[in-house]
Amino acid sequence: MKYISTRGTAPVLNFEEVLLAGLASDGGLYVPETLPSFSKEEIANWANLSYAELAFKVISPFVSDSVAASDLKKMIDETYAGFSHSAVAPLKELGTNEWVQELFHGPTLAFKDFALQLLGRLMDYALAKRGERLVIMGATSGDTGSAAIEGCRHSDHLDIFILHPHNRVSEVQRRQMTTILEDNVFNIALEGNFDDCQQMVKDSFADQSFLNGRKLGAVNSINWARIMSQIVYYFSAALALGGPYREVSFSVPTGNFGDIFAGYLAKQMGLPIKQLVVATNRNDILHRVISGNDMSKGTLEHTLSPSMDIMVSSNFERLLFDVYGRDGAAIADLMDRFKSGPVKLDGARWDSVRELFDSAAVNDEDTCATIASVYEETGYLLDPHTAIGVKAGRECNRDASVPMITLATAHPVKFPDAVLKAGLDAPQLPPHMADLFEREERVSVIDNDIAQVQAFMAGHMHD
Ligand SMILES: Cc1ncc(COP(=O)(O)O)c(C=O)c1O
Ligand SMILES: N[C@@H](CCOP(=O)(O)O)C(=O)O
Repeated sequence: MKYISTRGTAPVLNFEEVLLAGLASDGGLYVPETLPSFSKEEIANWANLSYAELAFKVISPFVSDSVAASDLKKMIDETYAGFSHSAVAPLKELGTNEWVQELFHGPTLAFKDFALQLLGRLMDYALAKRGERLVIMGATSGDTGSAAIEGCRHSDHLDIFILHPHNRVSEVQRRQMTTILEDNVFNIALEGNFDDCQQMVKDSFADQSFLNGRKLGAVNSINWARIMSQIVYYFSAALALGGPYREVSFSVPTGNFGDIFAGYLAKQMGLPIKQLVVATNRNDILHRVISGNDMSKGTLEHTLSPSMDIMVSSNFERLLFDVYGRDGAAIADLMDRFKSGPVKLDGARWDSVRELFDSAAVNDEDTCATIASVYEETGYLLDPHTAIGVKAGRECNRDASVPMITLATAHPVKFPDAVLKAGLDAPQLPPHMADLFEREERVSVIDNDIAQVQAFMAGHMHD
């Protein structure tokens, strides 16, 4: 499998190179040159596989030039054995043809574990083979950070620096990151917002001179391996509900567009998906693009669903690359213009986006109302991000006979503020996190200034 950049001028790489490269050298994101596709018969044959077996089937074609099949199988088995639910990604029924897929049974209680616990293993495997080290720089609005740290903390080949927006993640999220005290783990609370953190990461890929010859790697969804691993649970959910001989729809709480892009890829790979609903909070650029061709950043606001407080959604570029006929020059030009102001998609391209996705934006009040009403009707407690997905799924549903599956992207215990505002009791931390609030924290608060962040990193990296 070869990987090409969305901006057309970076070198073509194989899987191992893409895994370690993160962002492409031309500023674009890597995507497979061609996607594997599966017939309905092939997909149907996977109906009785365990989650790990299914993951092996879906992931193998993307990595087979770089990872031996037996090694891949071992890494996948170990990854999903670390999840606390035997089904790994179980479905829960909320009502007639209304489901949530629980993606929060990994060690850090959010969907990020699906990819990041595997990514850490894949990186370690590749770096051990090469005898190399990597400096990881990641941006988080709360969930990627802890999952990435968990995936990398035991590695002899990685130093990991995670930037989160100071005072803009929940206390549980912050403590999940800052109480990990291994000497290769560094938490930076940036005096800025998530977009600032993410831009700093991208700018650091563009000029890596501060690393003094070391190499930079990514754990955010700019790294192709993140997206690849997230495709699996779409197959898992559809198979559980009668797919591929029955269509299903997904509503996906969306920020950086990585999770829903994985759903789009599952569809391109042959999974019959009727609707893909982009569910955003008040930071609604994606809803505005899809519904009104308005790709303008606006002001990033702090909401009760902080993990989705994102305006510059990295993976939208991967979609635009397809929609613009894989014309790297056109994407480079579009992204360049977007950097300095609002853009509109060409009419026919926008039509394609609207055909592929439905969308809705949900404010804090409706988020809380959904948490409260779903709890009252079913006894099921949604986290605020999932509540946005459920509300948007209901709003956008075009065919009540098709199951609508909302991806439950985080456990509500991570967001007690929203649960309390919904008038409900905050849930208890699970046993492995019961003493989270007593654990020592280590974090460095740094100005929103790339020179200061890079100087901090240069002063703490290992050789
Ligand atoms: C809990 C939660 N839900 C939804 C999202 C949105 O996912 P994505 O960024 O892949 O669109 C995130 C993070 O981005 C998240 O942490
Ligand atoms: N919501 C994310 C933001 C980063 O997105 P990613 O999927 O690109 O890592 C988070 O929780 O950090």
